[in-house]
Amino acid sequence: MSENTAKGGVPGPRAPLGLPPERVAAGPADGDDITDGMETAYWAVHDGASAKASVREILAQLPRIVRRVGALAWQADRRGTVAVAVLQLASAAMNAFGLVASVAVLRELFGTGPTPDKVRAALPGLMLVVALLSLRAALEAAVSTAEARLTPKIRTALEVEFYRLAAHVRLEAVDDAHWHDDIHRASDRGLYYARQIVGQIVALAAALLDLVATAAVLTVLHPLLILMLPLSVLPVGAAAVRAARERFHSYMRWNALQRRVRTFSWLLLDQDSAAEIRSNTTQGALLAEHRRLTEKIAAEDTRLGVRAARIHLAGRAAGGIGTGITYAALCAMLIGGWIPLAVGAGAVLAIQSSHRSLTSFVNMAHMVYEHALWVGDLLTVQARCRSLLPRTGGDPAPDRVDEIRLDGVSFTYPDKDTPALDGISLTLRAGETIAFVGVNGSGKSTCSKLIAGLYDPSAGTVTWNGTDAHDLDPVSLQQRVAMVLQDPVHYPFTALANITVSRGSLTDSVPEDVHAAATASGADTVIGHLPDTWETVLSKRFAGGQELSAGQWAKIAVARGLYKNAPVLLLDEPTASMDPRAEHAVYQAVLQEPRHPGQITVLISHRLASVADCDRIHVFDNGKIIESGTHRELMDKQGEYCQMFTLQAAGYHGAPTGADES
Ligand SMILES: Nc1ncnc2c1ncn2[C@@H]1O[C@H](COP(=O)(O)OP(=O)(O)OP(=O)(O)O)[C@@H](O)[C@H]1O
Repeated sequence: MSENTAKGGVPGPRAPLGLPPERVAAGPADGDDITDGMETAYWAVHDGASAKASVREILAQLPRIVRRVGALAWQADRRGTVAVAVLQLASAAMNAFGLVASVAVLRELFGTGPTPDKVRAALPGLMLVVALLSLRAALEAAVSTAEARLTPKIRTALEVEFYRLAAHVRLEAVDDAHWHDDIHRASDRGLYYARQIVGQIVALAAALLDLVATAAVLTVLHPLLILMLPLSVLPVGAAAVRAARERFHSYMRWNALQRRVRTFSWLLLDQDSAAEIRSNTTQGALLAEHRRLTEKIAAEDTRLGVRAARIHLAGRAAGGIGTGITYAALCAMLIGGWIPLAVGAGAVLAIQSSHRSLTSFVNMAHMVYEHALWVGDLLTVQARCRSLLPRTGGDPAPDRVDEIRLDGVSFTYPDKDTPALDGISLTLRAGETIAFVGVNGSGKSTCSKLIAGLYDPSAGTVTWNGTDAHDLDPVSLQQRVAMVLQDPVHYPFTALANITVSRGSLTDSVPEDVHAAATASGADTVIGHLPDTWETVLSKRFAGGQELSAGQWAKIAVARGLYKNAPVLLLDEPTASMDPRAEHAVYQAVLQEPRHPGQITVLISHRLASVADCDRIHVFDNGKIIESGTHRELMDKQGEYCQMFTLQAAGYHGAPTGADES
């Protein structure tokens, strides 16, 4: 073995480590760097995209975005989608009719004759304007109602599908850091913006339709008036684009810093860090850094506020000039007698309405463009997850498992160069208890995960009753395996649900079976001491919830594994955190009284005394099995197992061993 490589493939120290520096910055240097030196994180890749894209790019993408979101809406609720579209069109039409009716009223009012007669003549038109405006308000409310029904359906459909896919991808995918980036970005951002994007597209469509309606009204009033529309709206549009971009740029800078603050806030608030930050009195250091960052955010807020005020002033000035030119042109047309006064007044109304629509259109187009990137990202991640799902089909795994055989099985994790398992061959037979022992990182857990069908071997075969596991339906195979891990999931559910979840239910149980599993694992005494026994919620994050110790959680996890009542039981160091008596009881229960007839039990443990009674013991080292046999055979062999066993036994007797001399 080389000097730099410790046993079990774990690299040893390379060179003596030098002293650390006396002082380092808590975070990247103070100063102008509002991002605090953070790189663009995976969840921020599209932030500010609309500020970087040209107006033409944004406009070119909008039809595609609308089609894509429309398709999502159509899938989620056809009637709702039609309702939103029709109501929105009707609302825009009301706006146009309202404008036309207003011009008719103005015509009456600006006509010749005594004022009372003109007002009387204008009254029906006025009532029509009021009716149209009321109808528009009612239609807008109807759009909001239809949208409120449609939007949650889209989000729910996307969310349900997203979590279904993410929870089912093959285990190798979950080991991949890029997949984690993708999945967190999609859930942080994609799902969040999916909720908003329908409303934003509706607002965008409303603004566009209003703009078109206004343009149509202006054309009807006098074809020349349409030429004046760009004159008046383009400066307003330019100012709106500028302001929107500035806001996005600032948001990007602010967002990077905000992420860093959140990390510190979480450390200060979270239950997991609570005990340590108090006992090590780290609060002061964390609070100082938190304060430094929040002060930076405050400074950025002020900078943004001042800048926004300036941009709005510049926008208003630009818009004012455009409006001034428009009104001057309007006056010229009135003086030249090209249009009557009433039409001029109507044109003013229409131009003001188009200003509002355009500003809203620009703001919405920016948002829709950027948010659509996130929703598109979510859809891409979903497609990627679909390609990572386990294969489907194949024969169902057998109900009675007589034999599982591994033949020359090798496995390399996707991000690794060296195999975690290297040509493993072993046989597990019904009714047997097999132990895997060996140094850390030698491949025991990986081997159990291959047996459980969680990974496919890179080479060699795993067969169940003679059938290649690759030809069996993966879901049915996993149903035949119960696995208990050293760090079990602490489900924040009731104690009962923590056990019944292994049969796929949080609510329904077979009481006798649950009781038997809890008794065998020792979880019965844990649950018996809880305030609401079976119904106590096992999480302090919920009112009335209780927290368990690591050993108590281990007993619950073993009960969960036993309750599954599967023909194959894999116990991967489940008793490491249990007290010796509890551990002994669990092994007695598992080894002497298996729940399932003919159950195959695999036990992974570093406490060799616990596995001495197993039918066969396989000793792993560096991805290979270096020794196999019963405890007696292995002790007689005087090999690796014998050395490890003697070393542990000596620890208990306090006797010198000589084992470390070898
Ligand atoms: N998810 C993973 N991705 C990449 N490499 C992994 C992964 N899990 C384990 N490994 C590597 O595979 C090798 C075998 O690990 P494994 O967990 O199977 O060992 P083990 O014998 O169960 O160790 P321990 O006794 O510490 O639980 C180790 O080098 C480990 O670093």
